[in-house]
Amino acid sequence: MGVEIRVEGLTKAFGSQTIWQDVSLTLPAGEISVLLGPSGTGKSVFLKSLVGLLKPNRGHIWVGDRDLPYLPESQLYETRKLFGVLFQDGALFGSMNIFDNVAFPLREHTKKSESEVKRIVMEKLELVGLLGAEGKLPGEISGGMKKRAGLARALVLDPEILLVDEPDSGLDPVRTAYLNQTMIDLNAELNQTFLIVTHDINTARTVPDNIGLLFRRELVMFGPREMLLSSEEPVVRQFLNARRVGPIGMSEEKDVSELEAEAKMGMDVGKLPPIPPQQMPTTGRIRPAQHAPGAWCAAHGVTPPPGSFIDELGRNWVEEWPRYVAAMSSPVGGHQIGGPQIGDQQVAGQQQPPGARY
Ligand SMILES: Nc1ncnc2c1ncn2[C@@H]1O[C@H](COP(=O)(O)OP(=O)(O)OP(=O)(O)O)[C@@H](O)[C@H]1O
Repeated sequence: MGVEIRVEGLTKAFGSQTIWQDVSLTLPAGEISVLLGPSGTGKSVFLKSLVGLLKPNRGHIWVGDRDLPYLPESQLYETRKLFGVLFQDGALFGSMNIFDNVAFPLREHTKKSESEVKRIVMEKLELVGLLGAEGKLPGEISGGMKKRAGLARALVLDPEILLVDEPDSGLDPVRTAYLNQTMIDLNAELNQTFLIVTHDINTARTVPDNIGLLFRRELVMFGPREMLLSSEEPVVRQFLNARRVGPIGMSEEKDVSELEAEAKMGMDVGKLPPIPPQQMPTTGRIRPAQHAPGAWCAAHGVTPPPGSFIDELGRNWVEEWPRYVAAMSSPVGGHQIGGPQIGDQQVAGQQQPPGARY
């Protein structure tokens, strides 16, 4: 079971360069959160601060009752064991094969026997779909496989929190989709708290429970996926619509005259596209921390954009959800191929869950 992380008033500067200030957010236990932001806004610096590799200038990072920036070295070392981190480049040792790369943290930080190490490494390689590749060197496998090997290594000490920095960097859209599915399946099985930094808007729109956006040295917004995907805030809309028009310019912020010129020409950040159904685990099971589709909008009286929560088969997942949940929790629900029905359609086994598109 993952743990909650509560960030309060966090500020980080390098010399006179403030990277971000007064950042507050809560990563709910077991939920998947995504952090977005234009290049150079300090997303990687934020991840490194969370895991204690960089010290913030001000503020708090509560992991349970421990305030990470102020822990003595010995306790910091212990608390870091709660985290698994996948860095942008996978950070694999080029001279070690995949098995030894994944085994590295176990051999370094535990006193487990080699047979125990082998059992754990093979279990993690199986989780990320890399069984059979253990004898290969990083230079002999594809970029997607390197990411998955990095993921297996991040998981090997059974962390409660998984931080993933740009899993999609250098990957084609199909491999990105597979890696996203792997992370969703991992979260469904292990229920860790996830924070994923990404530039991929499709990932941000379909994978997480929560989205945050850093811009102009601040956290513009952080909250449930539906909150950001229905937000009227221009920066959020521009970013999540991947538009050129809006407050975000090529080198960060547009000036007033540029914005006035856009307004005069009638250019705006565009209509909100429909909120897509959230991508589900391949089993079709509901993740332990997953929220019902449309729940946030309903609770806050927000009308989602037209066409929201409808999948490519035309099913509206706000309407289907109660039956889906009932079917999945019935004794045969998640186990039997071709078992429970939604309306005239099967929901388990061969039936595609909402958001399953790959
Ligand atoms: N150790 C460091 N010392 C000084 N400046 C740093 C250090 N690490 C990062 N920075 C600066 O902090 C800023 C934010 O960098 P960071 O890598 O966190 O951005 P990012 O949002 O992850 O960017 P991208 O999306 O392009 O990966 C940059 O200006 C970078 O040069």
